[in-house]
Amino acid sequence: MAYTAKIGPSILSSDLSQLGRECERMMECGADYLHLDVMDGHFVPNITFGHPMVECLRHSIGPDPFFDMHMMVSRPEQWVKPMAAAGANQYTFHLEATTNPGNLIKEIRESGMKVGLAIKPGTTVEELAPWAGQIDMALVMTVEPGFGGQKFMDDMMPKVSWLRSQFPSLDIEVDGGVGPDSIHRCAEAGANMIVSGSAVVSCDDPRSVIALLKNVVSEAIQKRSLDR
Ligand SMILES: O=C(CO)[C@H](O)[C@H](O)COP(=O)(O)O
Ligand SMILES: [Fe+2]
Repeated sequence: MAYTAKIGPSILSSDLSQLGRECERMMECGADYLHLDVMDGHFVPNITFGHPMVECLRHSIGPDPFFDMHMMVSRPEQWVKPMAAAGANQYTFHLEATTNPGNLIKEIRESGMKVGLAIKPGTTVEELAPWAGQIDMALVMTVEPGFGGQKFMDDMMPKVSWLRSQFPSLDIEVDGGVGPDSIHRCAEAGANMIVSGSAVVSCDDPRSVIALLKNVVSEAIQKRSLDR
């Protein structure tokens, strides 16, 4: 069992005028990585930022924080090289946004980034499965992508459980409405990379919430390894 618990705050709900400072604050509070939501107003009905912002963030906060780019964009192929050049570490694209996932996976790897593959709530996990052996991380969306602060979709948990049963060492990420109220469900199902936006960024004590999320997931991983 190679995977470990990792918490990645989504900075979507933070004060975007202070993005660099907000990223640093999350890392100081114990975040393992940063989940950066890129939205193009086409794949999803919202717009955030692109590679120029990522490049500025990388310069401002230094080489260490791991940037997981959640690419909620149509034609994800077009941003692979610019994102790699900007300092992204992982390129997580949506299965629904491309007709040639195999080629895109290859391009991401050749650009030196890790590969994440995301599915929206309406996409089955069986559609992701053929690619699971070629990716570093599977992202199971637990809200319809586009906005932070939505309600966690508990009915996505069977997808996570199935993926964990089929791919015991794959990194599995959940994203959308995840916080202290929903983390137990995610951990039991087998998720190990936890994106949390509003529950972490907008609370009074992000350090405690990050620690709580991490403890719950670490304990579930330990229990799973003892049960095997
Ligand atoms: O991808 C996303 C939305 O499409 C965000 O990462 C996600 O919504 C995180 O925010 P919150 O925890 O507030 O739901
Ligand atoms: Fe996201």
